[in-house]
Amino acid sequence: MRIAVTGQTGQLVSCLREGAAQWGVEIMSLGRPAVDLTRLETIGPALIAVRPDVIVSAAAYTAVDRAEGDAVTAFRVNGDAAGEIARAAKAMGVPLIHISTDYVFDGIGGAPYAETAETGPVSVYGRSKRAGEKAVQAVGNNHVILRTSWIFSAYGANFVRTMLMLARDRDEVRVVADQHGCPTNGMDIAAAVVTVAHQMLEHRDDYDRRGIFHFCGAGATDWASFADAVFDAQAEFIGVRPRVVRIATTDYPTAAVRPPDSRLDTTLIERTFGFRAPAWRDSLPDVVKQLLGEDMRGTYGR
Ligand SMILES: NC(=O)C1=CN([C@@H]2O[C@H](COP(=O)(O)OP(=O)(O)OC[C@H]3O[C@@H](n4cnc5c(N)ncnc54)[C@H](OP(=O)(O)O)[C@@H]3O)[C@@H](O)[C@H]2O)C=CC1
Ligand SMILES: Cc1cn([C@H]2C[C@H](O)[C@@H](COP(=O)(O)OP(=O)(O)O[C@H]3O[C@@H](C)C(=O)[C@@H](O)[C@H]3O)O2)c(=O)[nH]c1=O
Ligand SMILES: [Mg+2]
Repeated sequence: MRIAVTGQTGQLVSCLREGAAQWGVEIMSLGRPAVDLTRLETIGPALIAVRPDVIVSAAAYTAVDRAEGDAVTAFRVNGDAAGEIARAAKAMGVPLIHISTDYVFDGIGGAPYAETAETGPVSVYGRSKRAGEKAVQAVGNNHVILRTSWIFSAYGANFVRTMLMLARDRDEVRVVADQHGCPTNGMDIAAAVVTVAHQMLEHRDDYDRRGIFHFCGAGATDWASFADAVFDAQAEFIGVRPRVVRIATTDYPTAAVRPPDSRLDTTLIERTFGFRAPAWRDSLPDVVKQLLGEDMRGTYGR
């Protein structure tokens, strides 16, 4: 199976590439400068040239705080480009897996969120991702919209990497303890994407296997407890760790508002596609180890 994926260096596309041989799939990543999601005319021709069996729309404007001051670009990339990718997929007769986020919810009293729950994004990023979902839905129904949350991996920018970087020169890190959600290992969401892709191809006209599905790591947490788990793992490998000071959102001002509780309910994807979301705690130490290894090489040379 040949999968076209948008983005080149992002977490999910990198994880798909890492798992490709093991999962027996070919990953064709499409990124800048050839495919620039702010230039919609670059999208269709590039997708057609690749002749994919399935398209995965993974690239996005993911800088949540920066998006607050750059709404035009965020909506272009997360909203308009999503629609353009869906139109190309439809023209080619190829199923589409579009990746979305827990930040489409307001996080006030609805968690764990089912797919049918009402959305109510509270940030530019969340609103632009919701616009992308609607753009995909407007084109047709040969798609899966996979909402996930709090992705971490050995690649790209993510919370685990940020915490390890802060720990290099601090013995205390202050982290919000009143925002709850579900961390997701990038390799787990990549594996889920491949399984969904296989089943969409195998069951071409099965509309139970189409629509919105939630997938995230098993075991809800909050950002401070997540940081604690990262540093527990760090301590195992290098013997030292900073203290986590649990703070309130009001003590950590950011440009974007984040949902206080965006835990996702993954029952539907488990029932429909027959796989469970693995516990993020089980695989976190391995990612921490990879990131620490990279850091050591960067700091001390090979
Ligand atoms: N990160 C997270 O915690 C979560 C992410 N998601 C969603 O999952 C998907 C994958 O996220 P993740 O892998 O973490 O993303 P990353 O932030 O790691 O990477 C973003 C990717 O988008 C690409 N991109 C951004 N702008 C453009 C553009 N104008 N043209 C072309 N490519 C562009 C980047 O390109 P380049 O390679 O050139 O840098 C990069 O490959 C996204 O749809 C995101 O909204 C959902 C929930 C949680
Ligand atoms: C760096 C740092 C962050 N924080 C807070 C800020 C924020 O409320 C929370 C998480 O910070 P981040 O900016 O890493 O997380 P954020 O970028 O909001 O992560 C989100 O990214 C998008 C793309 C998604 O789709 C979401 O699922 C989610 O993963 O931790 C601290 O309290 N202390 C710190 O030292
Ligand atoms: Mg961020």
